[in-house]
Order: sequence, then C-alpha cells, then structure tokens
Amino acid sequence: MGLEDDGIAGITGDRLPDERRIEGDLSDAIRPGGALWALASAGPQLRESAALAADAGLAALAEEGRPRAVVVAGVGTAARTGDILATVAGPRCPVPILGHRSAGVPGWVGAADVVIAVSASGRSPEALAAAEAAARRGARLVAIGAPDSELQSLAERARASFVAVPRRAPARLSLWALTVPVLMAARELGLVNLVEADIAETARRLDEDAERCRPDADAYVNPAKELAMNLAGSIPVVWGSSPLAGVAARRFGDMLAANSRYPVVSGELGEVGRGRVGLLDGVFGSLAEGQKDIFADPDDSDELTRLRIVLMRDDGLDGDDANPKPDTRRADAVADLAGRRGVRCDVLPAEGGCALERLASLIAVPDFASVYLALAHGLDPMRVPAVSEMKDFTLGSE
Ligand SMILES: O=P(O)(O)OC[C@H]1O[C@](O)(CO)[C@@H](O)[C@@H]1O
Repeated sequence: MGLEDDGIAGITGDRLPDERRIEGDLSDAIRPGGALWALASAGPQLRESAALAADAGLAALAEEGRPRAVVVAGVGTAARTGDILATVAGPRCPVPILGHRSAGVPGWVGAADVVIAVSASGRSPEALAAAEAAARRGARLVAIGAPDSELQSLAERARASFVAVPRRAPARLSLWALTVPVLMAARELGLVNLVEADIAETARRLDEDAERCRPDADAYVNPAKELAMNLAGSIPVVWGSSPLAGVAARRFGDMLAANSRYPVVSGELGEVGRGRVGLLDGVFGSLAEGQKDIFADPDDSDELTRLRIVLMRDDGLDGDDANPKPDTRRADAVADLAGRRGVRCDVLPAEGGCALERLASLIAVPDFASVYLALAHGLDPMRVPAVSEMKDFTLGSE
C-alpha cells in the first residue's frame, strides 16, 4: 500500500451533496498528506521541482542538438505533462511532441529522438517499459519520478538524466512537481521559451489561488467551493476554448472523475463544435431544463440530472510567438447556445503573462473544486477503491 489510493476500505459517501460538509471540520483533508494540503502546496511543489531539475544535469541533453521528435511517456497525470509540454511549446514548435500512454515507445523511436519517461511513483509499467525501450534504441532519455525508485535505477543503468521528484502525495496531486522538469528538459532542447520569471509568476499564482480556495473561506468568497456546489448533482461538461484551455479542461475531467467520482465530458471546443455540442439538445440538456420543476425540493433525488457547462476561456496573449491568438467565436457561440437552452454555463477566464501561468490559472481553482465536491458528498478524495482494485487486477494479470 502506498500513497496512491490505498486501501479498499469500502465505499463511503452520500449520493446527495451537502454544502455543510465543506463549511465544517475539514481537518482530515488539511492535515499533511491530505488532499487540500497537497493542493495548497502546488506553488512550493513547483519551486522545489524547478530547483531539483536545475541540478539534474539536463544541459547534457542539448549536446547532441535538436532532436527529431520528443516522446513523453507515462500514464494518468504523468501523461498529462506531455500534453502540457505540447501546449506550452505551441503549434509552431519545429519538433513533434508526442504523448505516449502505453508501454514502450512507438516503433519509429530511435537515436535521433528524446524520450521523457514520467512516473510519480517511479514504477508504472508503462513508463518503465518506455525508459527501457528508449535506452535499448539509443534515444536520449530523461526520467522523472520518485527518488530511489525502479525508474531511477533504470535511468542510472542507462546513464540517463534523472530528476528525483519527492513523492508526498498521489500522482494527480503532484501535477506541478512532475510538469516543471518536463518543461525544463524541453527548454534545454530549445523547444520552449520558459524563463525563470515565468516559473516564479506561475508559482505565485498557484499560491494566491490556494489562498482564495482555503478551507476556512466560505463558499461566497471561495471560488472552488462555489464551483463545486454549482456542479453538485450535475453531469459536468468542461470545454476549453483553445488547445491550452483544452488541456486544463481534460485535467478537470481527470480530477472530477478520480476525486469526486463524477462522470465528466471534457474536451476542446474545436472538436466539440463538430458533434458533442449536441449534448445541449439532449436528455440532460434542454430536455431536462424544459421539464424542470422550479418548485421541486432540491434535496429530492428524483429531480432530473442536468448538464452544467464549465467553459475554460483562453483569449490568448498579445505578442506570444509560440501560440497564435485563438479564435474566440466558438466560446461566444457555446455560451450563447447554452444560455438559450437554459443550461447553466460558468466561464473561467485564463489569466497571466505566459502559457504556464495561464494554464495554472485554469487548473488551480478546479483542482480544489474537485476535492470540495468529493467532501460535499462525504467521499474521501484520497481513497479510490476502484483505482486500487483496477491496479491489482492489471498487475496480477502480467
Ligand atoms: O505517475 P505514476 O506513479 O506512474 O502513476 C500513473 C497513474 O496511475 C494512477 O496511480 C492510477 O491510475 C494514477 O493516479 C496515476 O496518474
């Protein structure tokens, strides 16, 4: 049993959310190792990880020049770091950046490529197999994960760079600690333009958002509690208005599924506009809104389940050479379509002066909201028996 979702302690929790649960005693979640504690440490996590990566000898990566391609290998949150790298590098990046979520590496990977193997625990079979395959094929390898792990031994045997990220929380609560070394490796390769001030500003924003979302701030001043209660009892639909916002939307989907255990639809508006937007006209969209009994008891479990849209809106940044300004028409259209059907749409705007900070501005509050939503249902966000059982099954079958 480790930090990750340990213990099949039975499923506790209440089908109906109750706001009083997040206004009361949250000592379990704020104690060191608890979910709110881990999220509140996002800023320090990012700073610490940047310092560790700076000492990890990543500069050696640049010695062989620009690679043909970069593969970021891992699963779950580790794989999300590859999506973040791709979005921070932007569509004009001269080298393809590919997230690889299954064991090993794609067949074409060879000596001209760089493989970044990421695993918070340092023992996911997918990341280990990727690191092994990269070393065998002579690709440049960087490994990122827990100190004294199998991944570290493998990296040492392959004489590859290893960034030891201390493991203080489950992978999904260590996003920033895992992401920064990936970005810093890509910076050495000349693929992202990330200056120290960007890292400092992003960490500062994470600190400020943690302060706004702190447990003793009531829902009317706490944006995460407010978002959690707006989503309570609904099917959340999280759409991002640009590639960057799309990554944040999928991240919110990960967190709502794992922490709050809500079914979520998430994606980027470019693809959504081609079909998924039809959800607005469906059983949980306009049909539910049309048949809603406005006098119904909100605690009545027969009340129709409805969609709630969370629109992560990124209007881009003037003068950002890596990322052209996104087309904002789809975001306007979705908000309008939802409004005309009576489907609630909360808009979260991206803020900040660089891609990383803008991403953080779309991730921090929703991360907290996913934990508050779990707590409002009496669920323990740190214990997800289905995840542990699934792991046991898959490891057992190997
Ligand atoms: O980063 P690690 O330790 O390789 O774990 C990968 C993924 O496996 C899980 O533990 C379970 O699926 C996720 O929470 C995590 O993101």
